Amino acid sequence: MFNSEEVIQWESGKTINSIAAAQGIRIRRRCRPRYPSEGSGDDKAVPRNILEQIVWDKEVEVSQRKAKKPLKSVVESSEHAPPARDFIGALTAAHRRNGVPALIAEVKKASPSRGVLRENFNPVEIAQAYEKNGAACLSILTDEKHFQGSFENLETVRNSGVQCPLLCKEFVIDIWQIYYARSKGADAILLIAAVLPDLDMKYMLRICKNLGMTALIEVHDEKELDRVLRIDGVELIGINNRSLETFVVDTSNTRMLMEKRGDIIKEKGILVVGESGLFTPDDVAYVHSAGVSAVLVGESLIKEEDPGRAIAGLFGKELLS
Ligand SMILES: O=C(O)c1ccccc1NCC(=O)[C@H](O)[C@H](O)COP(=O)(O)O
Repeated sequence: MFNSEEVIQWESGKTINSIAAAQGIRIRRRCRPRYPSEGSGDDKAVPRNILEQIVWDKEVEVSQRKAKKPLKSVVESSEHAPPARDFIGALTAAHRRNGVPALIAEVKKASPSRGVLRENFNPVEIAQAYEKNGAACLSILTDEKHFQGSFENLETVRNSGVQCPLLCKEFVIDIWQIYYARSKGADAILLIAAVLPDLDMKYMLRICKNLGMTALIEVHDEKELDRVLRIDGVELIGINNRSLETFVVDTSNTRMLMEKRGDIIKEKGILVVGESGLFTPDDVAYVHSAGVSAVLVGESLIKEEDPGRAIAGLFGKELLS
């Protein structure tokens, strides 16, 4: 187990190889996205796609946040948070109960591909409506610059009486964000394979487990899925139908990857979430037949006048909660 002192040592650059060796992993100095200009000395490089832009902006944001609230303090705050809720347990129970994929309903005001999705945006009202209408878990966007989300939204929803486990939908590049999410009440956090090198992913996965949190590990293509399937301890994988580089959404992506790797996923007992671009009961049935146990849905619910009632429309029936 890592304790807070060990995490601080890691962050401050003092190696903790003995601890890492005992856990069978190698530790890098810190998590860092790959910059196209890295090593070239070119400080005028432009991001190649939106994902890279988000990650570059995140570097700046996280370093500013850390200057205000250092890691040590965030780790301490996370230790005072109430225990994390069982995200995977909630998905599994809802899937069994309803016979359709469990719903992770997304509280998202805007996105880079779609702009503002909902002007009249009250995160607590939306979260309560989702829960009342059968969502098993909720996904709360916390990125401010590109999604108009916030950690305040996460915290307010957590403190509003909503019982569903909460996913912090963030672009994680640094362990600081995981502790911060936990301190604000997150039960699960998104780790994106396209953003994180394997060693960082492994280290972050351990941190999530130590905190009692679930890591939803997101992949988009076969290469990413194969990388993730080689990592020990992965329990929940999200297959995103949206390319975060081109914005192209194709629900057959879930089916294609499940056809290729469904056997090994099943053998390892990993739960799969189909993410993005689900607008009709046929879309939900299509990814369900591909083998997913849960779906992550944002746009098709949040754009409706009554996002809670829209759930029954999406599933073709009311969900029991
Ligand atoms: O949605 C975007 O434009 C986007 C751009 C860059 C990175 C991530 C992005 N979205 C995250 C998601 O994939 C979705 O919020 C989530 O899967 C729900 O999708 P949807 O039901 O299509 O809103």
